[in-house]
Amino acid sequence: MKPEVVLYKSLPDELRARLDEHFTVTAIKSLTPESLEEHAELFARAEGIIGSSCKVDEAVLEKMPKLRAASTISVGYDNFDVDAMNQRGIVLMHTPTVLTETVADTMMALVLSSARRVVEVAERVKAGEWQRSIGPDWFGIDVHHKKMGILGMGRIGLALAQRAHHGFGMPILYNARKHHEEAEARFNAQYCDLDTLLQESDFLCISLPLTEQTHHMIGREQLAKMKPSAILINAGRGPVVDEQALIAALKDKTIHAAGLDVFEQEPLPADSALLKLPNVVALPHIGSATHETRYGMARDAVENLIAALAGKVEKNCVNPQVLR
Ligand SMILES: NC(=O)C1=CN([C@@H]2O[C@H](COP(=O)(O)OP(=O)(O)OC[C@H]3O[C@@H](n4cnc5c(N)ncnc54)[C@H](OP(=O)(O)O)[C@@H]3O)[C@@H](O)[C@H]2O)C=CC1
Ligand SMILES: O=CC(=O)O
Repeated sequence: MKPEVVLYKSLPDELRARLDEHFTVTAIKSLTPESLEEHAELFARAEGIIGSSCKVDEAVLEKMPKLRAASTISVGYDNFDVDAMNQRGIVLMHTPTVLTETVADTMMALVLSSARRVVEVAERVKAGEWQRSIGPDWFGIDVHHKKMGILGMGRIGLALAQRAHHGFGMPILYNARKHHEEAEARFNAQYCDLDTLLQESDFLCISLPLTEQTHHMIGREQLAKMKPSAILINAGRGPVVDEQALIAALKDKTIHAAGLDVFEQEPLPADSALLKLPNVVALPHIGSATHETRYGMARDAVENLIAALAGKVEKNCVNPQVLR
């Protein structure tokens, strides 16, 4: 008998067919408490789950006593209670690498659009406000040769550094838990402590995962250390930045602007104060959202689940210790 798998995200037909070759697959809309009640018998039999953007905590895991592997269509895995999965011996698979370059492109788009006010002035053109040669009230600030500070020099941080350094001649500063020789060798990136990063960066670009340590790592105190001309870019996870503190800093011009792909609450509520600020570019969590990359992530997630349930994991595993 094929293992039973719950799919909680739609897949292109050929990837769904690939799953069907290996498993008995049931597709559901999402993993909500209501769906857990509704599909209790299915979850009781499930050996694998695959999808994204749903919380998988102790309460969910309790409903799946036979679960052996979970495959998330994302690199970030803050939706999963990894400690609880470790205790139960459940393998967690994710999709690093395939999305790295696309997310770095998105971050560079946020850098450029917030510095050059691309969204704001394009809206003004559409509104018919371009009626004579533009003046300083339409001007932005330069990106090239400014200092880029990268908080989180992992896969995405490194790809961003490449764009900024080689494409825009930007000196790179960074902070992470450890020094990154590759970034230092390829981009002459300078490691610094968080305070120095805050004080010296013209662009503070956050590509951190959400963990207990990174939650609200950037709050009122940290924003106050930034230059009044600095721009904050966040494409890691929303709760890494204290959003209320950021709103206050943008309103009182503690910092110049922000480019945000992620938020404390997603979707961002339509009445969020962030949306009323002209110095904010807000994107709907599109870091990896190109046709090619989203396909690649789904393909990798499918292969990850096949490998995990066959006991043949070679890569993309968050908790390889459970395999031993
Ligand atoms: N907006 C979007 O659509 C997307 C967002 N993301 C987010 O980006 C995150 C990063 O992805 P990726 O680059 O692949 O991950 P990596 O694991 O390769 O990089 C994470 C980096 O964060 C650093 N870090 C972790 N904890 C701390 C800490 N407490 N203090 C300082 N630095 C820390 C790591 O430091 P060290 O190197 O020293 O270990 C590492 O440099 C994902 O976890 C996800 O949340 C990812 C994809 C798309
Ligand atoms: O936010 C997206 C991810 O892949 O993580």
